[in-house]
Amino acid sequence: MPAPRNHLSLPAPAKLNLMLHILGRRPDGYHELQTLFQFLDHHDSLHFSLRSDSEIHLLDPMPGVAHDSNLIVRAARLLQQHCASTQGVDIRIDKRLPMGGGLGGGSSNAATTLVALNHLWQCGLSPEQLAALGLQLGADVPVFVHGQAAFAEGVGEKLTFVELDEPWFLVVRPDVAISTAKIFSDPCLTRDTPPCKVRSVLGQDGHNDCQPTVERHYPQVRQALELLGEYVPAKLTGTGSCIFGVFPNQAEADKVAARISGTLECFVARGCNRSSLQLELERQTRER
Ligand SMILES: C[C@@](CO)(OP(=O)(O)O)[C@H](O)COP(=O)(O)OP(=O)(O)OC[C@H]1O[C@@H](n2ccc(N)nc2=O)[C@H](O)[C@@H]1O
Ligand SMILES: Nc1ncnc2c1ncn2[C@@H]1O[C@H](COP(=O)(O)OP(=O)(O)O)[C@@H](O)[C@H]1O
Repeated sequence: MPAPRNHLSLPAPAKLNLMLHILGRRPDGYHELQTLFQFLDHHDSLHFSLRSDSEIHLLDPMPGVAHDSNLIVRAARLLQQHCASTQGVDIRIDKRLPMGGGLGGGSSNAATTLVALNHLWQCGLSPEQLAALGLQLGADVPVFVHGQAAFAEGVGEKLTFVELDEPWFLVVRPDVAISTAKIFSDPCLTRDTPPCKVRSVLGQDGHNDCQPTVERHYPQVRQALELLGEYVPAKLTGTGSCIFGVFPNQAEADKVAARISGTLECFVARGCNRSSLQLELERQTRER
């Protein structure tokens, strides 16, 4: 971890769910999952500056998200309260990840905020403590705090870290934002996939139990799957709306991107077992 200072800039990377199985529903309504998380080298950038008072300000508003319900602000308040810190912060964000795209941008923003402020405010929490705190904000926050590709179980918080191939992905963003809660509350969602062992998932092409429900509700996603599917097997990440295809190298991914970018928003990114947040923290530590 870098030494304390007044400003810190850190990335908040995207994730893909390479497979996502729904095993059942808990009494509290949350779903028991098995999913494989890998990060992308495509990210938002967050900039943190200590304030002289104890206020928390996000200076870049996000369309459709009220300041106080933004996961960045909620993460900062949660940590401030948990550590009884009297320090405040101004936060800026360069937002690149689409909202409601299944790339985990909100959870990643929250995780980067917890990690950054733990350092700036010198709270001294361990990654495990930050992940447990982050779970209160979203099921995906813990994997972003740890920043290591993982097989996740429970609601996404029981993590087995894994080493996967790091191929190139073409990620396509249909023109729609999808609410995670809406997909998980659909009565037709498959909720009875039998549990599997982590080793049976690695190296296999697992499926996403949310995909049929998402395709039924959102023709834009079905059409995008059909279009990308003309070139490469295409799959949904999380509860969507983004879909992805896997390529052995960047040139192959770029070629298909060039073909479909006139019709649909898309980007090419590398799969990463260590997140850009972890790599940047290590880089800053080495430099200081
Ligand atoms: C499905 C996944 C897969 O990675 O990703 P996204 O598509 O949202 O990125 C995640 O588990 C989403 O995690 P996250 O986006 O943090 O979800 P949360 O804010 O905790 O939950 C949003 C809502 O989804 C439902 N939910 C979420 C997770 C889960 N395991 N079971 C659920 O039933 C709940 O109704 C909850 O109110
Ligand atoms: N900092 C944030 N970035 C993105 N979304 C946020 C943020 N804070 C709150 N949200 C809310 O969370 C929802 C889910 O966002 P996001 O994490 O980007 O998508 P997904 O869960 O599909 O990966 C958004 O539609 C938005 O209403």
